[in-house]
Amino acid sequence: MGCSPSALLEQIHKGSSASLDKVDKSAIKKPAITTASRTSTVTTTVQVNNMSRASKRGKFLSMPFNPFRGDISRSMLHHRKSSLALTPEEEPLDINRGPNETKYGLISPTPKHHLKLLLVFAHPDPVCDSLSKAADKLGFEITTSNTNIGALDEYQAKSHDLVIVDTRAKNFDNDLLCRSIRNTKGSQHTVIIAIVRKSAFERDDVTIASLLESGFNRCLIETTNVLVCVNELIVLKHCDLRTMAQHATCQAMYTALDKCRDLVIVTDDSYKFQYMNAACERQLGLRQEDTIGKTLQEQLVYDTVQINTMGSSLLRAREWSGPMTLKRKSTQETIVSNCRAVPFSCAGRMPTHFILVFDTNSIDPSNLSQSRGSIHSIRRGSTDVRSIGSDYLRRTSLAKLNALPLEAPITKIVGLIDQIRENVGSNGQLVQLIDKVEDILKGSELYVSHVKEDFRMKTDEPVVSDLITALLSKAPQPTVTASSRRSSNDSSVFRPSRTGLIKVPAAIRDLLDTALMWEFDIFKLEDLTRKRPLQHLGMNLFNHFDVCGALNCDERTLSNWLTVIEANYHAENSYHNSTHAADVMQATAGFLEKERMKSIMEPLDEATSLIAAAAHDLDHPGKSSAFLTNSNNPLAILYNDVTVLESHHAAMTFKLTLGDERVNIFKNLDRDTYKLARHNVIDMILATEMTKHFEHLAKFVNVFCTRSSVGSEIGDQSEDYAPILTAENTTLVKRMMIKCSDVSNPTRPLRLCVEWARRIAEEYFQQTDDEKARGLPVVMPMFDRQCCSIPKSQIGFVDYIINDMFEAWNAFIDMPELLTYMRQNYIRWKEFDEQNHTTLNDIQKLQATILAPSITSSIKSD
Ligand SMILES: Nc1ncnc2c1ncn2[C@@H]1O[C@@H]2COP(=O)(O)O[C@H]2[C@H]1O
Repeated sequence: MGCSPSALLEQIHKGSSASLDKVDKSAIKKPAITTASRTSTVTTTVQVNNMSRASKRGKFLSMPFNPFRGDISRSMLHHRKSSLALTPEEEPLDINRGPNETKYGLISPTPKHHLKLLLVFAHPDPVCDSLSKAADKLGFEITTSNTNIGALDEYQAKSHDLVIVDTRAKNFDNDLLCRSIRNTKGSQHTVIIAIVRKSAFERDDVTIASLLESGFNRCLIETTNVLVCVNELIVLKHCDLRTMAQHATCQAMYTALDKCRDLVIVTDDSYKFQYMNAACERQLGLRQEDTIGKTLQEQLVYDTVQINTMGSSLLRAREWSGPMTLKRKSTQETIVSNCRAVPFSCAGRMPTHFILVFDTNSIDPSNLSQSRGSIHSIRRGSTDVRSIGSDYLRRTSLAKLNALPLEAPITKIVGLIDQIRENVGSNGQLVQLIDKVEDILKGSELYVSHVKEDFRMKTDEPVVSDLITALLSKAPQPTVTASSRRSSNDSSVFRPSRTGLIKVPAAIRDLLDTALMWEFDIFKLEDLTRKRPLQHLGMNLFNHFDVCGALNCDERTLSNWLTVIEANYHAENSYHNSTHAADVMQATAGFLEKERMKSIMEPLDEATSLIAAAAHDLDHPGKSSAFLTNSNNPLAILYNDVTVLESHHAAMTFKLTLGDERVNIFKNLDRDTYKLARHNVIDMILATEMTKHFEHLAKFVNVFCTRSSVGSEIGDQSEDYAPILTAENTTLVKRMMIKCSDVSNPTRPLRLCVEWARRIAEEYFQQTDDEKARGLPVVMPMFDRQCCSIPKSQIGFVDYIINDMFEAWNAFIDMPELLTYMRQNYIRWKEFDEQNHTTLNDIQKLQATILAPSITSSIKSD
């Protein structure tokens, strides 16, 4: 039974402050850094120390309290509490206090002065009565119980601070009750006392040990003396209960430290790490467990001059502040930050520990690119309230800005990532990965820029570099002259065919029977139709997919529409002509035939996909957008150099369609359906813009080709996409479909593939010739008809654009023949390159010999 409090109270009563003054002030314990919890010793010392401080201030003299006179009353006790600080947190604020005297409030589940006591006595007796009276005098809120079950119920309902159990009665299962309370969540903040007979301390009894073993904090000898009970309860309150509250406070403080954005490090007086908060681990890439016992110099601060300067103040027990250079261990990057170093003493007068606080607001902006994780910290502001002034104002306005309702999805994502980062704890590697993810997400070019950089780093083939840069970059260049481009006005006028719907010759009909095969010979159709393949193939496909039904329009209007659309392609373009449009339409139809697409697409989706494919390059001038921009072409002026060609193709489609009722295939649609159809067509045409290639591909892959999106391996055709087929995701599919159709030529049979490669190369050469002739910047200088290696350009095109795209598309739609042809063609291009069949002339010779239609078909039949 603790006896020191009685003695102390006696000393206080006598006012013998001299002897108390000798009590070491530094023995007041703050939340322990390295010292283990020594509850009884520490709390007793705290009490002694507090008393000593109070006595030094001469407050005891005015205190009318004498517990030994037996005249204490609740009002007296309260008076004493309000006028005398018994604990550091009760002391008035002293602005000159040192770090060891920091005022702090204890965190306790119970409001001050209303500690809850549960008395568990099987039978009311004088001991219970005395305890009850004493507790009442001290202002405890008392509950009593005379059964185990009842006591447990009471405890679980009220979470008492103190439970006193009478263990003298033999028929009472104290052990069970104590263990049950200890099994209740939060019971670590409860002190449980056993009342035992005096004899328990007199003989060599196992009772005491077994009680402590089952979870009691102390054993008190039975007494009927109210003053002794008061004495014991005061001791319990100021020792055990206060220690519980200190532990809770300590836990709360460490939580606060881990949540704050400033970096906090505690070292011993030889700079050995003792503690670092989560912000440190995050921003410095260190792990608490790796640093314990290592020095600041080894781990973080390599500048010994800085350490020595700081040390000269700290070792003289003085605070120090100044800039400090920290080095991130993982990356060896450096951060310069303002440091406030505070000496702290756990024992004795001299500092035993140093507390270092690095203000993340002060991190040198020149280091921001290196210490990306800190950008976030700066934006959100530090929780170090001592760094105030203009900084405070800045933080306040930042807080206001953060509160504005500007949240875009990306803002929400970054916010969620912040939360994840704060909750991953001390896993430095994970935090670094999260930082990296956040940095990438914060970039504006989410899908494009890194791919471009990646590509530039990988290729050293100039022709590939020219081609891919021209396709992906949004950089401007010149325009076609009015004379080099056919006036679209001429051809936009619809002149109805006098013969009505075209009669289809047998050869064309036969060929169109294969219209849905991937090997469909579009060039043969071009020949047979005298360069009007779109009209014939288009009508065939429209019929096959019942576009008349979907649009509620007659066949003649559809046919008229095809006529006008085809007439507005430029036959003189070697690549971007109506044969390319027909080819893209044919590929789209092939894709629409696949089960996966049938299960997704509505009739209006099918119709608009075919319409978009047919019109996607309408009125293409045979020059790139860069050329139009460089030459100040009216289209580039109209569309501000942004998505010039695709905007024109889409706008032109609607201009022609709506310009004449005889070609208006949308005329019978209601307003909403028309809006939807128009949106579909425009969205698909715009999706063919190559500068957005990686954006579309990445979005598609993110939704349809990751395990998490479909819950199984890529390519597993048993995947069920139904749950993710939202309207937005169906749009991604349609975009991907038209994109794949648009550049499907490397995945066609070799003869077709080579002819497309020749045609696009020819168109590129023509552009280069024009650029040179007109003194314009040359967009793709390597596409010079004299020296360009067509095989190399095709290998690069597949490597950087086609391969990944078709892998993803095949995984979704299940058309392995796409990959088979692509790979076979790739090998052949490599062979052509090795055999030096590189120039346009060489390729044409190959076409006339080994790739001639008759030869290839005989090779095929062999
Ligand atoms: N086989 C190919 N080789 C090189 N570039 C191609 C090939 N096929 C298509 N392209 C390019 O890819 C682009 C896709 O969009 P466009 O049809 O506007 O223009 C196309 C060409 O510039």
